[in-house]
Amino acid sequence: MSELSAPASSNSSVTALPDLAVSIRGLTKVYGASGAAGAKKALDDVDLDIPRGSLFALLGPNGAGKSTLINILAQLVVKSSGNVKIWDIDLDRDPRHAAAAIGVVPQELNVDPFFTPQALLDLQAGMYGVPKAERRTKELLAALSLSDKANSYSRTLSGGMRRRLMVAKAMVHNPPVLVLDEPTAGVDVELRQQLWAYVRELNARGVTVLLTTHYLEEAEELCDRIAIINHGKVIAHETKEALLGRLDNKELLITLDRDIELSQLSADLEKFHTEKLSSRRLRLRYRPSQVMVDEILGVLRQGGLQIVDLSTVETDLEDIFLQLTRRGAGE
Ligand SMILES: Nc1ncnc2c1ncn2[C@@H]1O[C@H](COP(=O)(O)OP(=O)(O)OP(=O)(O)O)[C@@H](O)[C@H]1O
Repeated sequence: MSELSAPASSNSSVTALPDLAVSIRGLTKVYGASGAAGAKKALDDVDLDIPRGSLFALLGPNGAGKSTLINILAQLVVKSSGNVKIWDIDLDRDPRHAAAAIGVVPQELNVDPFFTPQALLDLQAGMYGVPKAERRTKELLAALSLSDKANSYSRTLSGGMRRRLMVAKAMVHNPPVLVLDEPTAGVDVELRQQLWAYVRELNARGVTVLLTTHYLEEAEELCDRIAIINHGKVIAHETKEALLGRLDNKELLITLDRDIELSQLSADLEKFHTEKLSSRRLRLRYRPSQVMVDEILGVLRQGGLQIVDLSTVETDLEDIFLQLTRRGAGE
């Protein structure tokens, strides 16, 4: 991939960079009643801070309010109340500069079939008032592996190429914040890896990235911060590690040197909810914040048991997501 220049916001003309790339306070969106459907509160008093430089995932089940939030940032949906700042620019006071600070890749691949990628990017740059001399059309096409398609009609592009073209389109004005709405929905594994690599590269160069995803794996693999939204409310908002640490549950899988019955084990092991998986294999559950693995191993050794092998199993995001969203639903 060719080099992209740093985002405009990080050039020397800007002295102080904001700590927060996006700051949202009390954001509420009520869609008006239409026909038989009553009014719908899609966002309910949402506070969200996206630190500059982060790779931030917004997770949530269908209908949670993710697209509404992103569309408010992109100024495609008008909020009902609350405050939004992008790159420290208030959306209400200065919508034009707020728009210049953000690039949004929508979920739908709306590419005009009769434009070439080059023409499309030029047009988009023109819409943002990027002077011809400062346009980075070629550079963006190269960065997204589209150089050889620069002059082909967009209708001849594959789905993956269109998706990459949408990312290029969102970056024409070199925004410091890039938002991707479900970037890899319906995308094959190879393209997903390519997109992840590009997103990581942009982030490494200082672009703050916000993505919505249904793929927990994507958030876990790619992002350093995660917020979970459900029924229009943010129900978790922290670093990935903190979120993963939340359940404070780990499993220890142990293989012993000989067959054993649970009844032969020391009573001290009861508190670890010990289960027998096979004649020599045990599973123990513990809270890493309260118990060191060494303590468990000590109890086993005191019982005269030799450990041939052991492994620990972390809680993954899927568990946390299910637990939090169920709790949010009042279950
Ligand atoms: N234009 C609209 N008019 C009325 N209700 C809407 C409108 N757009 C969204 N909603 C409702 O607002 C809620 C939040 O929708 P939103 O699309 O923001 O959720 P989402 O988390 O992005 O879901 P998905 O992952 O399915 O895209 C849903 O109940 C949805 O039906």
